[in-house]
Amino acid sequence: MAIDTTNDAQLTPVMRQYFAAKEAHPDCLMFCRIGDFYELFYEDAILVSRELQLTLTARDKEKKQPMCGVPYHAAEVYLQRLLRKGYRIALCEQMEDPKTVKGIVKREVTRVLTPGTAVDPALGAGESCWLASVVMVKGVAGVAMVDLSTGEFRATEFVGAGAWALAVDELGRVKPAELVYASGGLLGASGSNRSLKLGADPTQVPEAGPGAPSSVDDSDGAGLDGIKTKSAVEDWVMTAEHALPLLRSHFRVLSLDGLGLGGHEAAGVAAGGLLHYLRQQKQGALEHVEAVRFYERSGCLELDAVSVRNLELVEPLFSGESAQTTLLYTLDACCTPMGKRLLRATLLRPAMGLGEIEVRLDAVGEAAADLRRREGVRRAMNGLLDLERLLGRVAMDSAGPREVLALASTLGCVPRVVAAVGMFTAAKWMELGAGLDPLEDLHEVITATIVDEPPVTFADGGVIRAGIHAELDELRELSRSGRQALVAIEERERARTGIGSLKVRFNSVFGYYLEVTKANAKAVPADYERKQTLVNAERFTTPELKEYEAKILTAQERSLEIERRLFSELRAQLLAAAGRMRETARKVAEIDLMSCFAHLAALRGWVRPVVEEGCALEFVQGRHPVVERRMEESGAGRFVPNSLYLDADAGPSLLLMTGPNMGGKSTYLRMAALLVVMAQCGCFVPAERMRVGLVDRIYTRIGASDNVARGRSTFMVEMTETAAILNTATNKSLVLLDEMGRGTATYDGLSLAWATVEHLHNKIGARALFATHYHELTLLADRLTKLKNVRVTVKENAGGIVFLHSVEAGAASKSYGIEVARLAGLPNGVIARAREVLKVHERAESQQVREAVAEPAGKVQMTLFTPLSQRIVDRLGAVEVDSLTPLEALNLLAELKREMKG
Ligand SMILES: Nc1ncnc2c1ncn2[C@@H]1O[C@H](COP(=O)(O)OP(=O)(O)OP(=O)(O)O)[C@@H](O)[C@H]1O
Repeated sequence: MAIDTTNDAQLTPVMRQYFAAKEAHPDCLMFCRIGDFYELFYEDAILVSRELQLTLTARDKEKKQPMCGVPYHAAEVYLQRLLRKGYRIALCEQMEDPKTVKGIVKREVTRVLTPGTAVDPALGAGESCWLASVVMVKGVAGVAMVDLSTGEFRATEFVGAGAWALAVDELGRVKPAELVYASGGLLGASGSNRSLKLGADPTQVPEAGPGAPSSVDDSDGAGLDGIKTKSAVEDWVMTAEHALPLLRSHFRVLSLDGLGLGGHEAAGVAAGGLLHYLRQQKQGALEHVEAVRFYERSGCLELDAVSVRNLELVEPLFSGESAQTTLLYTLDACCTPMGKRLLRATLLRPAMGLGEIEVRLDAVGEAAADLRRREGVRRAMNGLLDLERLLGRVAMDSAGPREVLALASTLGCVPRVVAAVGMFTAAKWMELGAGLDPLEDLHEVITATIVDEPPVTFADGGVIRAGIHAELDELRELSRSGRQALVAIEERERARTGIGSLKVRFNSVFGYYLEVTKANAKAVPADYERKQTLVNAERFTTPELKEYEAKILTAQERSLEIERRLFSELRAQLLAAAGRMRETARKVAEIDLMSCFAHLAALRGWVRPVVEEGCALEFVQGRHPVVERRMEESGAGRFVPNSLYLDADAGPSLLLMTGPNMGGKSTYLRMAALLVVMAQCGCFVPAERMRVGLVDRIYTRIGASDNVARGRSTFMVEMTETAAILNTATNKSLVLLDEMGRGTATYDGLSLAWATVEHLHNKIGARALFATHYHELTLLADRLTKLKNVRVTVKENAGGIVFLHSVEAGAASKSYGIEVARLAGLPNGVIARAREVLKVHERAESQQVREAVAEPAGKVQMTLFTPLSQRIVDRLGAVEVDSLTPLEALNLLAELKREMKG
């Protein structure tokens, strides 16, 4: 596609405009408005035609200029599809009316749409659309994120050696639609070997073409891989000198302290950098982004991205699977979009403060016990639309009259919520109810300004109520009387001319005219002035008609102008109260969440957990909330409740779990974590009884993850995750390790699992659940006092094994792996042979392991799993010792020795 863009003579004027726009926005797909279409050219055209299945055409005669287009009116759908795929888009609009301009119209890029800034209308009610940024300032990693659909803006930072990894992890949890970073990599990262390893220009992806989701090499964690769109800004943007003053001026504060960001320079730079990016993208005045909140991950039960994934808190483990496997789905009985979003946020950041959890549990308890009042609150919230998002649309000036009225109807519900909450007495309800601004004034001002059933757009007016603005009323009256006069003219002229079909009509090009059919044209009086001749009709005007036309049109134009002005005044008034509305939205979200928890507790018979200081974790007859519900819904039988007792101080602190595949080990492990998450969110739990000493962090190392697809081996991922656990877990943590070590050679895996259990038990003392198929590990119970063996039970019968799914004390006697393989349909011959091989191995190993356990820890590694020559083992295994003569025994020994040497 060699085209000399520097040779102007080759280019048409439109193409010159196109290239100028493209040069200014090289990383965007350029949607160029030409008449009723948005057209794309060259690489953009090829790429978009492929992505959207559009027909590719050529603009010039030589067919060298690929082009494709989408109709202007239907563009929204196409734009959203490209944004969802991670592309950036620039809209190059016609700045003049082609009708009024001779020659070429002016064109300019008026908006840039990116996945993180263009709010997707299909965004689920409970979801957020985050635009995030990350920066490294003097060894501190800053992360900021903003959701333009609601105006929520937060920032945080991480310090120390693992700062960058933590920042990446945080991004992995938040899953932003777009990430902004400094193009030169991480500022101030020198001295640390962590770097973003960015290509020279990540927008230059030759294969995919311009605007394509750029790739940022992320070898540091899974967090950045999932972010499709990464947008570079120049290095100077992400500096304290530039970003902090920007932040201060946007929020009109003198110092960062005023924003709660005092002493958090990296978070401030990340936030300021985001603001810069938004301005660069022409995202308007951002009036609804009115505060930035600093948050700390350490203030809550920490869940890293791996655990959030493994536990399926908010998303299914494998994309594409039904969301019904998530805790979020199971707990979502919220009535409002704000409540749904808060539920998601709460699950990702359960509380760590005892006081906070207690007041929530009190509130949930009171509402759970009182059906009438609980339903009162929930019913009052019915009809509450997404206050935050409506407000966001008002701020971004994309709210039409109907949206503003919807905002009013939502505000109209608030007083009912206030009253309903006022019926409760628990401290949390009192606090929420007392502080809830009913916003009646705002409701009033909207309903007093806008008519009951406004049109969708302003095109024809009729949005503002009568009686608000004297001049508007007058003008409306004028245009109404004008129109009546026209009707009168029509009647009079019919009578005068005797043409019964004569009509007064209007169109936007010719204004008002008298229309007469061709057949009647002869009867037209002399004072008619011809305007236009059609095939079947003639159109005329008269001085009188012109006069009324001018009157009506000016009145209409003027009244539209006034309506627009009044509407924008209303908008300004609403925005001035944005803070109050946001605060109300925040409280409504909390009320919704508390009553959702109460509703679930009552409906499902969940109980209040005892949350305390200390290091115990105990539940009696616990059930996995998600699996139980799914089993109920699918009629797949009843979930078998199980109990658990752990105490990091007094022991047992570590449960070593054995039992057959499919026995329910993973389910038990996950259940423990989910119940802790729920309890610390302030939710009741599916158990007969539960007691938990505050958990500071949950670690999970469960199963294989799909990281393999990202180029890291399963074993490497497993070890990286295990390393993170062993390096950072505390005695307040809960650690879940499922089938650790299985990704490598048996002996390596077993040794690593062995040493890990010892370290967890001796050095960390965290509450831990360790599910394993290495039966050898169960022998550790003899040496490690706080380790307890538990097993999932099976029943053996003639036909094979039956899973009972109940957990009891003790080690599993055998692994049943072969039994499960048989159930899976492995050929009988393979099963029989596997049994033979197994027997030989079991005999050889059991004795060795027994000896090894007796050894002090240091020596264990030396002797325990040194593999013996399989042939020697087999020979020994086959020997009938009783029938051997002493001489034969000596000969055998000598022979074996020779073999070993050889
Ligand atoms: N307590 C229970 N009551 C009823 N069904 C259960 C229970 N626990 C687990 N199950 C069911 O048993 C099946 C296997 O459970 P799970 O994956 O936890 O087994 P596992 O022991 O971890 O297996 P593997 O070792 O192969 O990973 C699942 O389909 C699960 O729904």
